Amino acid sequence: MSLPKTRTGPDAVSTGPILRLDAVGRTFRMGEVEVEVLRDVNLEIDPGELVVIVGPSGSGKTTLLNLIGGLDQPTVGRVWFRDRELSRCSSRELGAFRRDEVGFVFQFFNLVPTLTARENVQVAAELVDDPIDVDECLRMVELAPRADHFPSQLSGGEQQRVAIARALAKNPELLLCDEPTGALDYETGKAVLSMLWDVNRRLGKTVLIITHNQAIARMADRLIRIRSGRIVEDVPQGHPARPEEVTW
Ligand SMILES: Nc1ncnc2c1ncn2[C@@H]1O[C@H](COP(=O)(O)OP(=O)(O)OP(=O)(O)O)[C@@H](O)[C@H]1O
Repeated sequence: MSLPKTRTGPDAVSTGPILRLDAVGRTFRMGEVEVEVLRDVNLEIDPGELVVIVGPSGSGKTTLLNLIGGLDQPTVGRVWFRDRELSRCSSRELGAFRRDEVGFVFQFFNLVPTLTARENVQVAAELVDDPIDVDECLRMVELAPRADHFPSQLSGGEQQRVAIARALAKNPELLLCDEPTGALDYETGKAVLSMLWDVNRRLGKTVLIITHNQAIARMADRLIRIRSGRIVEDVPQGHPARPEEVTW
């Protein structure tokens, strides 16, 4: 993987956590019923960390990621991205935050089917002032030879690699990944993990992965375990495994 210039990484000017959640809760109202999905979540994530959040289905992982990514607002508590309080942002400000600071990688890729791989990445690059070169991004995920293919002409793993390239093209500080290997077979899933690892270790991006696959947590700098909407474990891992050592 060749290295484009990046505004994050060891040389980045940054102090303190990139993300902070203080006593965050999220409740959904469904008719007369209130469902408390997240409760008293306290969390700090440092720049350049690779964090894996694991928890069973329905434990609140996606809800948490949505709060961190500015897709949703907490019912109580405060969410900070550096010195910006997301929980006080207007929807317009949240939109700008998502556009400029966050790259999203979803389980089912979410590519535009009528655009080629390169065009899917280009659309994201055009959103920001200082994108990473589109072809550079496709080279990073080893898809340059398939740049002119449409999503339907690519395998699931290749589509996910386009999605990673698309997330990277905006040169975001933060990459949020929701079950990035969930729709992939074992070997393809491992290749995608390896790319996320590279994005973190070589480009210095902060990477947050949510998954129900406990094995993926072995490659994390920090493992956070969530159960029934609460963080029940938050432990640094001294010697994270390399993605090729992760098996499940
Ligand atoms: N908009 C909503 N309205 C009502 N309930 C919701 C809403 N969003 C999520 N929930 C509920 O919150 C709980 C947690 O959902 P969430 O998607 O965060 O869990 P998850 O850990 O990501 O699960 P999975 O691994 O299955 O994706 C679930 O019971 C879900 O039904």
